[in-house]
Amino acid sequence: MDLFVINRYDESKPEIDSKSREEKILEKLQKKIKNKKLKKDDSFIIEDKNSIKEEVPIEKINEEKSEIKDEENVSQMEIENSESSKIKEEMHEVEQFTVLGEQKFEEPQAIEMILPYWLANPEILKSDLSVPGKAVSELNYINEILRKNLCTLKVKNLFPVQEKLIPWILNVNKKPIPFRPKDVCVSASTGSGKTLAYAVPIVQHLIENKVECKITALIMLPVFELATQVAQVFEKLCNNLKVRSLLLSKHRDFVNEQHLVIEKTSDGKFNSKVDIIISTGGRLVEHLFYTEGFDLRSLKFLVVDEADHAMSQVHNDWYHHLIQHLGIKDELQSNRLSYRDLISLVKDDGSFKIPQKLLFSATLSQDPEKISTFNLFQPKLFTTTDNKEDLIKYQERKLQENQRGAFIGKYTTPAELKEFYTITEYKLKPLTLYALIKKNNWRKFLCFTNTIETSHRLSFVLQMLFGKELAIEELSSLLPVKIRQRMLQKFSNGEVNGLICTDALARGIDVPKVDVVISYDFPKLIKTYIHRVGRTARGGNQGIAVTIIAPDQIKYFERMIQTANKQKVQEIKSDRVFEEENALNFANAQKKLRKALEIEEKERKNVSKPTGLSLFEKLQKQVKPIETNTDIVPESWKIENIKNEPINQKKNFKMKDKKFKKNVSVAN
Ligand SMILES: Nc1ncnc2c1ncn2[C@@H]1O[C@H](COP(=O)(O)OP(=O)(O)OP(=O)(O)O)[C@@H](O)[C@H]1O
Repeated sequence: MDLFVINRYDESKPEIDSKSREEKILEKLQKKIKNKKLKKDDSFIIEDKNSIKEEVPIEKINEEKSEIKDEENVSQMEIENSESSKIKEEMHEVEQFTVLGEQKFEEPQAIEMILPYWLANPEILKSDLSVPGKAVSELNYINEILRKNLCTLKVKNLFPVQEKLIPWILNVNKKPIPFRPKDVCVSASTGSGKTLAYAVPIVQHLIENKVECKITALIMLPVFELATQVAQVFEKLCNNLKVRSLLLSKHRDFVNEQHLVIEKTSDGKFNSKVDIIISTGGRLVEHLFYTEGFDLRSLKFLVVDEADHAMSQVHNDWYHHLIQHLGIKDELQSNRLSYRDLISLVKDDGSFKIPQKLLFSATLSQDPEKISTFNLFQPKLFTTTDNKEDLIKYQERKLQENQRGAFIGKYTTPAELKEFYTITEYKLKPLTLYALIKKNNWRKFLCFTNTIETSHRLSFVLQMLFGKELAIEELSSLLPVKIRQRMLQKFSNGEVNGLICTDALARGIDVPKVDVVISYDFPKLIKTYIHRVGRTARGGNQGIAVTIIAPDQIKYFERMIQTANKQKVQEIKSDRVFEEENALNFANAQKKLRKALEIEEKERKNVSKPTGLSLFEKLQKQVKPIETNTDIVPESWKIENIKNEPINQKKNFKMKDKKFKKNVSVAN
């Protein structure tokens, strides 16, 4: 019985010829290579002399190949090819492993975002302002004087966002403890009336509930101009009412401002003199640190306007200081609180230690990390859209478990806005802009650039081109605040026709009836675009937005427009004949600009020691010789505008805390 078999070398078997074995292998290889080639070369791309790619059918190539190659050559090449393909295969295997030190970057795949439930399921409001909402005169839940004050603001009917939010905010704040009002996020298009949507319920709440003067509402804004604008709205709303609002302003003497906020009684107590504070981050922190008796612990409403801006300002730590001031532990800021925790947040007077947070923006961030900055409590999102596609998406999403993509109405622009773009060469941008303004007879326009330098130069060139026909001014953060305010005022009342500015003005600024917004420089972010174009078509008025783009920017512009789900952006053509006719004027204007800039450069070099002058002041000085010309130049290029400006206002604030303690008035 054979348990196992051992194969031994058998001399009787004929030895296979090693040569014929090699030939067989070679044949096999050749076949394989041919098959592979046939599969690969369905079409073969060759380049001609002019490097234009041409598609040549496979048959033709094979024919050509067979003419050139004899059999020997072919087999030789194929052997080489087989070797190289082997090497390639081996290489491919090696590529499966990460080689340390090798630099190989693969483009990361975009990750689709899954929205949290509250972002994916917003309450959708209409964005069309042409349909009149509820008449203010019929709003029984609003105080009569407040209604009159609304009329002085020319508000007769509510806009959709106001119609929804005013009663909603009032109602949730009427519910008894332990009911805690949800925090609110509002993403509504520019000019849709968000300011009144939070201002009216706050004033009404104070009318109904105010017992003594305490800081009950804090309105936070990113820039001073915006804060001023909102403060004006509150001032008008509070007219003839026992509700006090105050703008905290870094341009006011700090000690004086302290006296406007609080007073010290004869028994050493501090009383608030205001109910509503409107502020920017820096000034609020100054008061939190230096104003004795500045107490925000009775705060009921915290409004963050332009909330996405506040979220992206990582260095902006006002919120952190505010929470510290309120003495709220981190764990109590959580979204899910036990009943006991909730009760621990209730103060003796029956109100909550944490104010209701109301976040407003036209481009609200949906980045979870950013949103978490504000530790929102059971947030509720309100958005506006009339876009049918958006609404269908919304219905579909409701049926899905995982809600993906951007939330509905994220980038809604006003229905009254008409958007255009125009294509021109980089060098010709000022001339194209001039031609567009002239040919379309635009008389009130805002023009956005990406840098202060561009604003400075463009305002000069445009004014040279228009001469006395139009007044062009520049508005940038380099200018002292008083000049900025004056410029805005002049622009508002029509004394200035065109304002050239940077994005410092893009957010929230409300100038009535701007005809056109021009993006002279391509905006880098969709958010910037939305805020820029939102300076026109406000409050239900018609408006036009034009973006000037260079040929190589078209694809970026298209991509940006797609992100915002816009289909109606049309091309507007500039009059090339007009441009040609004015080419000489343009060249002259540029010559003058070069001269002015040369003087500027010289002046900069001359001032080597620190002079206490701001860059703006230096800029003004260099243009002095230009004033002797008969040309009109933008005010920002004249020296007299800055003569009366205090050079460093911050000096006034030194030792303010000590001064305050000494100077605080004693109430009788
Ligand atoms: N109900 C209303 N009726 C008429 N005009 C209104 C009404 N509500 C607001 N307005 C006006 O509409 C303009 C835009 O309002 P507002 O500045 O509040 O817009 P916004 O939504 O805050 O815009 P942005 O996002 O650009 O800051 C203002 O001039 C305001 O006075």
